This record gives sequence, structure tokens and C-alpha cells, in this order.
Amino acid sequence: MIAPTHAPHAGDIFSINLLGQPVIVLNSVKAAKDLLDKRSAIYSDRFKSTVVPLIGWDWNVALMGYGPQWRQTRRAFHEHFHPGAVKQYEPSQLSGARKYIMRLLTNPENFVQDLRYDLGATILEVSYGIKAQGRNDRYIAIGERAVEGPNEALVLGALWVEFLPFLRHLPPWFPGASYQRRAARWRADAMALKHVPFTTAIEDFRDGKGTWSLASEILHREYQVGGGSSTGTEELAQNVAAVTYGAGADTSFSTLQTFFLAMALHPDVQRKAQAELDAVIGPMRLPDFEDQKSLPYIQAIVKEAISHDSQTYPEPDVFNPDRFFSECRWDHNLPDPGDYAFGFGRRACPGRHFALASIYVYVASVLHVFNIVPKQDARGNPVEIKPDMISGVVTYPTKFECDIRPRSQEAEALIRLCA
Ligand code: HEM
Repeated sequence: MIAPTHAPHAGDIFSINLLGQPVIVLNSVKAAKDLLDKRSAIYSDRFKSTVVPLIGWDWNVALMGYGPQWRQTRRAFHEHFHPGAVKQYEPSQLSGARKYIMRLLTNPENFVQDLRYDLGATILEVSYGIKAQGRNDRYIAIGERAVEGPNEALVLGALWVEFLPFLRHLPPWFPGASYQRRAARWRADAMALKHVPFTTAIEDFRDGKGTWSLASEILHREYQVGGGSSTGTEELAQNVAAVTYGAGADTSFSTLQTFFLAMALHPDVQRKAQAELDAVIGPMRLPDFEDQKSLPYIQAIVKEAISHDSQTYPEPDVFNPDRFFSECRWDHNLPDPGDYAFGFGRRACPGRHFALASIYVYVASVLHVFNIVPKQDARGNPVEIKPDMISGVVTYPTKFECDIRPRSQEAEALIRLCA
């Protein structure tokens, strides 16, 4: 469950009572590390939720209790998402970022919708080997619809049925039980996410039409190890692919929206990043994964976009990539936001390396060729952006507008040539 707001003055650990159900909130990185890292043997289970099965998401490893099925699924995640394994996804991620900058050139006002689409298309290809066919793609729509259920229903206190489980037996027509109708739709959407792209991928693969994907690779590997077909193997491949597809796009999407917001507010940060890109890459090509190590300021922007702990960093709300440097060198004494933005202990995010690679390649590609500036009003004055966030299972900036323009004619030509 996700607490809807942060409570900076409430102490490291506090509890709230929701309709008789005690809820313990870990309100600092230290508290989370002490309990979830150091005592992970006893704090890796999940709350036995009424809402999770009601909305049809109980097959999702992130919401599963700590036990053999969770362990088997985590093992499969580890095999496909450890730092060495994620290299195989780089071509899809790079191609997604390049298609995106081409879209930014032709349709900059659609930067948010196109970002959602291109991240979704990349993760669809990685998970199932399916190539999305444009904005109205059936599989993209399935992915986007499916995450609405958990995004609405898993926010702490969103549905009373979580704390009064007998309410799950009420019929949908009963006064006040409209959540039953929504839950039925969310269940159908979750089932579509789990089954529809998987069935297409596996049928294509068996017919020799499909390309390699996470789903087909897990099936192949498990058959080799387990020595033949089994429903368990199919279920495992289905779950890993669907969780990747469901979890993978939304999280990176929210981080990259934060990046656009921060760039529109901080032209000085943009200039520094572009000076680094110009020095390392120059005007004749676009950034790729080979450049990552040579772009520390871009790395600092990525870390700054993921999130901040108010007790670890001074001025946590200020977007300041320079905080990671001391005397022009990377400051290794400063905690890495990547060590807590992805969770703690045994339940920490297995998609972390994949996510960081995606965010890097979008940030570097966009900044190399575009300037992001606030919109101008009729008199040519910049329209003030009031930054704010919407909290939920995933946190997003509220809607904001900005102008995204190629940095130069050469930059525009480079996009047209290479993207
Ligand atoms: C910026 C991007 C991302 C962020 C900030 C993020 C964050 C998180 C966090 C904080 C958790 C831990 C939740 C907890 O402790 O209960 C988590 C779990 C998880 N994440 Fe991510 N994530 C991101 C991207 C991804 C991607 C790309 C994938 C898939 C490839 C993924 C798959 C998962 C899974 C499967 C879990 C559940 C792990 C478990 O319960 O054992 N995430 N993520």
C-alpha cells in the first residue's frame, strides 16, 4: 500500500489506524534500511490484501506473499534483468529514444503522450517481441488500461473494502458498492494484460514468425531446465512478461516527465548538460550507450530525476545535479539515490538497471538536440510553471506545458538523418 502523502515531521516510523487496521509507515531511508535490508528475513512478506485479488492482480510478483512462487518468479527476473543481462535490451531502448526525438521534432506539443507511447512500445517489444503499430495499437491500449486498476485501487484508503473485507461479498447493485463494477472492469483489464500479448507472442514464435522476447526466452530456458512443457512454466513466463510490461513503462514515464519539468525550470542545468554532450559527442552523431560512462553530468541529472530523501540531501526539493560533484569530481561519499528509489531488501526493484538505462538514453538523446523552455504568452513572456506532483502508486508531475525546439539547424538535420 502506498501512503498518499509524505509526512516529513512525523518521525522515522509511525503508525496510523485505518478502520481498525494498523498501518506502519517507514518514513525515512534509515528506517527502511534498518527493517527491510537488515531484517529482510522477517520483513519481506506482503500485507494480505483484499483489494489485490478483487482487482485481479494477485499473480503479480510485486504484490505476492513471500514464498516459493515469489522466489521462483524473482529468480526469473534476476536472470533477465541483472546488469549483464540488460545489455541485450539496449538496441530496443536506443531505437525507442531515437523514434521519440523524431516525434518531438514533428509534434513537440505531444511530448507526454509520445513519451508514454515510445516507452510502452519498447517494453512491449522486449517483453513479447511484438512491434507496436502506432498510437492506436491494441497491445499498447491493453497495457495502458491495465495499470489504471492498481493505480487507483492500491492507494492507501482508496477502497474501504480493504479494511472491511466482508464488503467484497456485496453485489454491484447494492447502494455504495459501485467499486464492484470498477473492480470487475479492472479484473478484465488485468486478465487481458496477462493473456492477450503473451498468446500472440507464443503463437507467433511457434509458427516461426515471432522474434526473440522475454516471454519466449523464459519458456525456452525453463523447458530446457525442467525437461518439457508444464503449466507452471507457461504461467511463470506469462507473469514475468506481463509484470515487466505493466510495471516497466509507467515508472520510467513518470521519471522522464519529471526530467522535462526540471529542464523547463532550470535552463542553467540544461546548458551544462549540453556543454558536456557537445564536448564528448560533438555535432555529427547522437549519443548511445557507449557514451554513458563519459557523461557524468547526464548521469547526475538521471539520479536527480529519480527521487530524493529529505534526510539524506540538503534542499531535497531543489533540482541540483551539481550536488553529486565535489571539486569537479563525482562525490562517492554522497549516497546514491538509486540505492533507495528502487526499494529495499529482498523486495527491491529487479528492473532497476533496465530502468536506469532507459532513462539515461532518453535524457542524453533529448538534451543533445533540443532545448526545453517554458511556453511564451502572447507578449513573448515565459508562462510561469508551478511544479506540483500527483502521488499514487506512481508519482507524476501535474500537467505542465513547455516548448521543445531543436538546438540548431544542424541538430535538426542530425535527427532527420539518424533518428
Ligand atoms: C524508474 C523506474 C522504476 C522505479 C522508480 C521502480 C521502483 C520500484 C520500487 C520502489 C519497488 C519496490 C517496492 C516495494 O518495496 O514494495 C519496485 C519493485 C518492483 N519493480 Fe520496479 N521500478 C522501476 C522500474 C521497473 C522496471 C523497468 C521493471 C521491470 C523490468 C520493474 C519491476 C519491478 C518488480 C517486478 C518489482 C517487485 C519486486 C518484488 O516484490 O519482489 N520496475 N520497483
